[in-house]
Amino acid sequence: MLVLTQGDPAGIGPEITVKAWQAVRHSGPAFVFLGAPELLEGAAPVQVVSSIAEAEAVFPSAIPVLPLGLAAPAIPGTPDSRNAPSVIDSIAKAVALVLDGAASAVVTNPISKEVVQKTGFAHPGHTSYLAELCGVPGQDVMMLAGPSLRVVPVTVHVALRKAIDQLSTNLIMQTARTVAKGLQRDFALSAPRLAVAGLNPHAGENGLMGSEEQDIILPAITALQAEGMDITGPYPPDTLFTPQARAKYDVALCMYHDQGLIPLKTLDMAEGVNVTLGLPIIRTSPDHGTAFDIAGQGLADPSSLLAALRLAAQLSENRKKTA
Ligand SMILES: NC(=O)c1ccc[n+]([C@@H]2O[C@H](COP(=O)([O-])OP(=O)(O)OC[C@H]3O[C@@H](n4cnc5c(N)ncnc54)[C@H](O)[C@@H]3O)[C@@H](O)[C@H]2O)c1
Ligand SMILES: N[C@H](C(=O)O)[C@H](O)COP(=O)(O)O
Repeated sequence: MLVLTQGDPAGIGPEITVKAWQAVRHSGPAFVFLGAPELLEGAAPVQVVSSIAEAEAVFPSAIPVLPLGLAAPAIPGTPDSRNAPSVIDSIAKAVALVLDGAASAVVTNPISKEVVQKTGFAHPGHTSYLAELCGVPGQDVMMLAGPSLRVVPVTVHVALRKAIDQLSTNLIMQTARTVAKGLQRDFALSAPRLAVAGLNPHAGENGLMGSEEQDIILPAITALQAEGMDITGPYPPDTLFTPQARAKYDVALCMYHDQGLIPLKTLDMAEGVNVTLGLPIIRTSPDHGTAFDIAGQGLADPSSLLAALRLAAQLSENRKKTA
């Protein structure tokens, strides 16, 4: 049984939860929604439950809900930081259920970073918070996985100027090791092929346009190759995502958030899934956010949440086999 977090109650999470349940209520994967039941009531049959076991029996006929309360009424498209505690509580309780073995994986509905950070939430988003909850702070890696491409940004939710300053040989090495282990353990890739993007145009053209490739990136690749990892690069970023290039690797390590997420969401927005590597639990999420601009209008596409649910179930099975 998967546990699906509430996400921001003013976002499209409730809508895509209902649409996803309608799509998989008979086929699975089954999930329990950990959030305010009123977010779903009226759009689908809802059954408040008190345990995962109870949720299993209910799923084909109603959305099982482990209930949380909201501090303020949820108004689609109008986020309210008074509800941030319920957003955060849902994540924490979902992780606890998986750590306790009661649920098999966490799938998170989108949250608004801005809304939760207004309440002093110390993390840029789910990913580092999940690592803290799991007792592995700093070990988390964000991967976006779609049918055409997998990307991992080495620097993530920071301003681009800061991202370039954050780049280091050690950070690239730590990230690559976590990625290789995660692909072996959870994606059943015994010898994952990692391709590393350069930072500068033409990957710096031998120092003509920047020296990060020579000073930071290549030393990481060389050291990891010496450890036996199948890792190559740094490649000119503008040709790293062509069909021909993508056929030669299993994941692209990118130097900053949008260097990887633009091609991923361009190619696979509907099927893309955010997977957190480096955790003792499985966690996936849709690749998109709260979509406040369309919340409550019946326009939200549940495809990425469906892909996240299905991938979480698959990864959970894979992890059991490799455990
Ligand atoms: N996994 C997550 O929790 C997550 C991911 C990305 C962004 N966010 C957060 O979401 C908030 C909004 O971020 P944003 O506007 O940059 O990105 P967004 O993904 O919420 O929206 C970008 C555009 O894509 C559209 N869109 C997104 N998902 C859609 C769907 N399922 N169906 C139809 N259209 C969809 C939106 O309507 C919008 O026009 C921010 O606070 C951000 O931090 C959260
Ligand atoms: N995958 C999203 C993106 O970067 O576009 C999201 O922000 C991820 O953040 P968290 O899963 O850490 O909330």
